[in-house]
Amino acid sequence: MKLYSAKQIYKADQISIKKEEIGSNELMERAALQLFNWMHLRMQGAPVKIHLFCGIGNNGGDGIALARHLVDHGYNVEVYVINYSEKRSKDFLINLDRLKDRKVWPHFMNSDDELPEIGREDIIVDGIFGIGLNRSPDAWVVKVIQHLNNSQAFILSIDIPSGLFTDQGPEDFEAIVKSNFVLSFQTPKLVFFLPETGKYIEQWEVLDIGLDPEYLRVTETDYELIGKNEVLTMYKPREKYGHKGTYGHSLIIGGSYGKMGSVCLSSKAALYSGSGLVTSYVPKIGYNILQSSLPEIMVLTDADENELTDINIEIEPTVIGVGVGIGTSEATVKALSSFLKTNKLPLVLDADALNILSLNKELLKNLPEDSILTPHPKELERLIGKWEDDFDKLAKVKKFSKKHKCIVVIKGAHTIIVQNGKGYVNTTGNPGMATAGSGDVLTGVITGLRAQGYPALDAAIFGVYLHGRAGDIAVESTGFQSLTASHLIDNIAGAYLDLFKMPEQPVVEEENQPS
Ligand SMILES: NC(=O)C1=CN([C@@H]2O[C@H](COP(=O)(O)OP(=O)(O)OC[C@H]3O[C@@H](n4cnc5c(N)ncnc54)[C@H](OP(=O)(O)O)[C@@H]3O)[C@@H](O)[C@H]2O)[C@@H](O)CC1
Ligand SMILES: Nc1ncnc2c1ncn2[C@@H]1O[C@H](COP(=O)(O)OP(=O)(O)O)[C@@H](O)[C@H]1O
Ligand SMILES: [K+]
Repeated sequence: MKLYSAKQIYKADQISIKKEEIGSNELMERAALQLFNWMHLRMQGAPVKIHLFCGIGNNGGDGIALARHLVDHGYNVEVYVINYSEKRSKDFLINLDRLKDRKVWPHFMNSDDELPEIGREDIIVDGIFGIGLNRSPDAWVVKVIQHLNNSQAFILSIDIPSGLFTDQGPEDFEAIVKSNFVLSFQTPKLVFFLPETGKYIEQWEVLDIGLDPEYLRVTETDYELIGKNEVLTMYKPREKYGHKGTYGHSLIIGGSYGKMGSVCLSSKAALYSGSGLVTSYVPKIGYNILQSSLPEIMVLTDADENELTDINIEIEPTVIGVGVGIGTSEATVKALSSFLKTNKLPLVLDADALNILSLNKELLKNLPEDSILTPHPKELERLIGKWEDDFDKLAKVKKFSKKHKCIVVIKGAHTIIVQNGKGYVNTTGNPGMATAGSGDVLTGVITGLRAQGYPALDAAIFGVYLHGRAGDIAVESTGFQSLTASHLIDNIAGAYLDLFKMPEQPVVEEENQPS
């Protein structure tokens, strides 16, 4: 699913109005009706108090139009207009008049007005600012927002939590509505998925207001949301006459004394993701560990007992996953450096391989094109330096990816895969995965996919999706706290099978069934 920018949404809005020969207030009416239907379906006329806080732009206009529908259906509403500017939008004014026609008089709130009482059982509709926010709100508006956040009432935001910019990081974190549910028009916004701003959104849903499908289809976006539909098109079915050679040979290079578990996890994950063959290259200390814990894989050893000192491979794997558990000793840095200088095979780099690259940036030029780097936030900071906010981070990663012709997997709650100027935002995974070794599993999954012939970008996107989905399936039986990296491997199978599960069908009444 494409994630459109505010500019693109405004453009879609203009094109739709022109093509359909409708007034802009008609689009607002569609939006308000969708909002109303969503609420009505869930509330079924319940007499709960609904406080609608509306700005003076079109986001506020949506709120005012929604208030009219709620009033028409007998709901218990109180409307507040947050008068933060004299420049009321045309469609806001049209809808304000329509509301007044029903003898509903909003409270017009200015800077020194008292804040209304809100019960914890009440519902708040947040329509103060939408995608038109372009500067930090005034101090008194921030106070209103804080008042909503402190009320403990359920907050439903229209389009975007008020106070969040659509395409840049926040300036004032106090000025953002903490939304329980966001009903976002046509497209979710990128900020819903970034660590600094995502925490302001508990849940979201998209409402289709019928913006021009042609424009939406042809418009390229900087970010895409990755769900099942997107990865299904990447999936490579197994061939009837395929043999283990068809599905590639993964080599996992890693480990040091006390850190052999990481290589076990990566190697096993490569195998479970479908790699035809898997070999691990480890210090001698790892030989018995790997041979006895993973009978399906082959093991090659370094000359040294405890750490990697000379990466000397006498096999020709399809792809190499390197870095888990290797440490950063002088001997290992030397070994990795000389390996990178001669290696031409596709690479997945993780953990200390990334830390070594950060300390020896000249090595980056030796990475084969389309190498996949999988840093967690600390490793990423070592690679690209500190960032000001999530948008600055994304800009820096894009620049890095372009410069070094590589793919960067920014791991996190919503992992983002970046290649050149484009980012792919993952939707699977859960906080149970914040556990030792889960990154090692991801390295193995991506390496295993690459071995099977998935192009680098697909391997990264699909791998991150499968890894997260495995976590989501696992957590159903383990709970968040007891989920371990091994559970992720156990559920890779489930993640594959889930790709082709049909959504549950509605129950058909007996009399309608064919005899
Ligand atoms: N596009 C679509 O498809 C549809 C969109 N719809 C809805 O429209 C919403 C966007 O509406 P919008 O453009 O009127 O902007 P909105 O967010 O209401 O802000 C109002 C104005 O406030 C101003 N302003 C900005 N920051 C400020 C600040 N800190 N303090 C004070 N003032 C500030 C700024 O004006 P300025 O003063 O800069 O001229 C801005 O224009 C969108 O989120 C959705 O809900 C639907 O109706 C249907 C179809
Ligand atoms: N809150 C979360 N929600 C979803 N996924 C998460 C969350 N926390 C961590 N993860 C995932 O778990 C993995 C952790 O990787 P990493 O930090 O490298 O772990 P390790 O070094 O222990 O192997 C990443 O793939 C990350 O996206
Ligand atoms: K809003």
